[in-house]
Amino acid sequence: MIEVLGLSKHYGGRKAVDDVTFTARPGRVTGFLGPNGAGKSTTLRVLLGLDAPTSGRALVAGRRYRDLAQPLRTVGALLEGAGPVPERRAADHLMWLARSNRIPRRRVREVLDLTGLAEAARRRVKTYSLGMRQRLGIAAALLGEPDVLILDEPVNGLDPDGIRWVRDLLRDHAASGRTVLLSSHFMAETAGIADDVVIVHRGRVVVRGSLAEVTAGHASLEEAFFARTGDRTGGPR
Ligand SMILES: Nc1ncnc2c1ncn2[C@@H]1O[C@H](COP(=O)(O)OP(=O)(O)OP(=O)(O)O)[C@@H](O)[C@H]1O
Repeated sequence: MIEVLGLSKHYGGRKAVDDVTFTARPGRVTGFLGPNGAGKSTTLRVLLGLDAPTSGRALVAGRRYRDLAQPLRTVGALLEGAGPVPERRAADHLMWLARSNRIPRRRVREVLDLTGLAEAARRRVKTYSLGMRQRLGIAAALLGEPDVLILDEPVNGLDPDGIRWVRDLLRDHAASGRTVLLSSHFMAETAGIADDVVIVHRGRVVVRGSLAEVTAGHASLEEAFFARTGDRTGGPR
């Protein structure tokens, strides 16, 4: 379960996140959507303890991230730009993460198999394609067998097979009663994965609910977004 309650984050005079409230429930994939600059990454950074809120709360499994005893076992995350040191070998990176979170070594082999990286595990990360880096990020997120997954643009750089693989992975994770929060600015792609959606625009939630509720009366999720914001540019403010 993820609970974001009246969350605000201001940078100087700029309200990057402005009184955002939503819940991502177990057994569901929740799409966290909005155009560039809407405040998605800022919200995820606060959820993951990388930034302090100006006000409000962001809880994972009922606690602030920094109060979790073994964070990787509770929440696995993929954040843009938060990859390993390029000189590192993928297997060493995962082994280091496992050791520092008391995760058994065998789990490293499992996530490498799960993400299709077993054969490339001894290669340095700097030789990886964008898609392979995404897979490695997802491997790291899965390492602690967490109840909660938080993924920022997980299909970025993946080919159609890779996109389908991520979709199945996230659906399976939710089907086993766990929580998935999937952040993206790709409305159409996310509509194919999510059960629930939360759409943010200029730091505020413009709509949230089940995919069916939000899209009711609109041709697509994108149209539902445009209808509520009047913003057809999709660009940052
Ligand atoms: N460290 C920071 N200092 C100042 N402003 C920031 C900082 N981080 C984010 N912002 C601003 O906050 C707003 C929200 O940014 P954020 O990165 O959260 O949006 P986003 O929805 O994740 O966008 P994208 O899809 O492009 O990643 C933007 O206007 C951004 O410029």
